[in-house]
Amino acid sequence: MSGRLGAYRARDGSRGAAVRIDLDGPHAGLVVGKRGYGKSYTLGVLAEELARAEGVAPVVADPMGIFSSLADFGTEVVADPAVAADALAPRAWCDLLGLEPAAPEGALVWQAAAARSSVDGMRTFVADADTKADRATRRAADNHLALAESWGVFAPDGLTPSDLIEPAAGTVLDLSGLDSAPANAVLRAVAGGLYDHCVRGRPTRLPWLLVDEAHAFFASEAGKSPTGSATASRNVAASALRTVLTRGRQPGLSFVGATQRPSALPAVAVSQADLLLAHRLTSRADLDALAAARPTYLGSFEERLPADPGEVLLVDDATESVHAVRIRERETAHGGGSPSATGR
Ligand SMILES: Nc1ncnc2c1ncn2[C@@H]1O[C@H](COP(=O)(O)OP(=O)(O)OP(=O)(O)O)[C@@H](O)[C@H]1O
Repeated sequence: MSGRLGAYRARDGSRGAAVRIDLDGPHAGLVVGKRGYGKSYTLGVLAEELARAEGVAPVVADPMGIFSSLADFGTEVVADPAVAADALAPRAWCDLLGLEPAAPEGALVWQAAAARSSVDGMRTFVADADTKADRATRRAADNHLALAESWGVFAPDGLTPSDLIEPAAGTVLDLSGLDSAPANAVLRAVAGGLYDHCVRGRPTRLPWLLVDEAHAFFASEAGKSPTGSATASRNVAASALRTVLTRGRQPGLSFVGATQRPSALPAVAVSQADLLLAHRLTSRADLDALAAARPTYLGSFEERLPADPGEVLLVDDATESVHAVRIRERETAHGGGSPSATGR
């Protein structure tokens, strides 16, 4: 089973035979390139092929809110994704809220997360913890949990891994209305949940987790929202995504991330990728990050990077081949692209 990605591009620019990528086995992929050269578009083409193929389901983390047109293929679009509070481990709760587990309020939040399965339950636990914590500590912990509750991404009947892969054409999680911390919380729960689901048994469909703007979730430094504003919490999705990348393929979970900043990803994200789709990329730091993690990307790789939007250099580990490819056109509408004053 395979998906049509586009067509080979000859050196004179002419179009060659169709390029298909394997969708039968699990993969770890990376789509890189400068802003505006087609990363999200390419991710959308991949999502269309996955939505159409049998036995697999795309789960798209959509921080810019540009993949909802996949609904035309029968993909379920979740406009306000929510997950169960206990899908996050106690440690993740502390990271999410920017609390040190060793500090009094961090320890209290940790205990509450270990003891209760909803934010409401955690807040009750904190309020009742009179013998173990003083008032100031309880108030500080409750303030943090009230903030988390206000994000609206935690619900006892939150999305389960089965919900995500039950629709034959998969699911889009619209994270566009969310700041960095809640978007990270959702992705952490989704990535961790899909991984556990695959490890536990035979999933009805093999999930492919597609993450646009992957640097917003991967960077291990303090959280940055996709728009760049800093937050106190850490990117709690990062550790779950690392697990998916390094161990996901074995139980059947694939991952493809798109980013304009490969240098902001951990080296493992580059070194683990068996499929690289490289659009035009000019930043020295980003080219060096690719080359450092994958010495084979040195030299001619850089010279062969394409110049135009919609073109990629496809590096396929399975066949140990590098191809110049023109990505096909989307069948559903593409929601991205930079705003332009021309023609208004
Ligand atoms: N394969 C393609 N065929 C036709 N047009 C394309 C293709 N790829 C990209 N484009 C055009 O390039 C524009 C920019 O693509 P896209 O929004 O995917 O960029 P991006 O690299 O994801 O940018 P950003 O970093 O801003 O998300 C699209 O709106 C589309 O018009």
